[in-house]
Amino acid sequence: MNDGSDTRRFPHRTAVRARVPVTLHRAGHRTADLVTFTGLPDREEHLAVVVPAHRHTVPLVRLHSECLTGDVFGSARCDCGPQLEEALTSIAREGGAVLYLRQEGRGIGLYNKLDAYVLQDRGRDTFEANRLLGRGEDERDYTAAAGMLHALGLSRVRLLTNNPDKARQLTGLGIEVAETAPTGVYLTGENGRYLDAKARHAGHTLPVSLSPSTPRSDDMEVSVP
Ligand SMILES: Nc1nc2c(ncn2[C@@H]2O[C@H](COP(=O)(O)OP(=O)(O)OP(=O)(O)O)[C@@H](O)[C@H]2O)c(=O)[nH]1
Ligand SMILES: [Zn+2]
Repeated sequence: MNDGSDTRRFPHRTAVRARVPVTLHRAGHRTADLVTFTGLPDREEHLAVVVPAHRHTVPLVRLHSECLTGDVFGSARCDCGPQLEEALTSIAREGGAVLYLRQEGRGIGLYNKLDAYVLQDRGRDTFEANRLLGRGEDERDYTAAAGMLHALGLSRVRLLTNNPDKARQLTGLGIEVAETAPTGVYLTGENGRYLDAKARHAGHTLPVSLSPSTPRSDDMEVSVP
């Protein structure tokens, strides 16, 4: 039973280890701090990209789960790359933080995610494919993210996401989610079924009509709220 104090609700002793200023070419050449941590509960090297918010505004925060294929190589199979770009641009403009969480493949890792892609190419959806591999549909836990936010002094946030589970978990970990702001919807010729499965199966708020029969095109269709 928690008594409302942050230490009782959130026992991990996560603290800031170092802050390193960088200029972000992908966010209008704005300056941000890369922040590392000690005492993370899962011992992964999670990173925060932080831009100070104005004193009277609630900082914008994105919990971005690592996606090497989308974030680095620009794979069109998912929407992660453009979501990361949008988040960096928004926090550079408004202040806040992108937590870059080492949760590749919704927590199952890169090689398993690529195995899941093979199953998806044989007709399974993204969640079924995880189950067939003997893994959870979504193994992500946001305890480390909550620790990072507490350590950064960001205990009240506007959360940039379409995934209701992120707000739910953070709230349970003592972070006040004052508002949930949807990301844009980045539909490519290849990610229609992936986005559709997220909306149908995991309740993501994706305000576009998506279905496996969505006509495929080579151009990305972008709908930004
Ligand atoms: N297992 C698995 N993971 C995937 C697949 N495609 C992308 N991912 C991973 O999914 C994570 C991103 O999760 P998403 O479900 O796209 O989005 P989200 O983070 O839950 O929600 P948003 O905050 O709205 O972006 C990243 O870690 C990706 O590596 C896939 O087909 N299978
Ligand atoms: Zn991705």
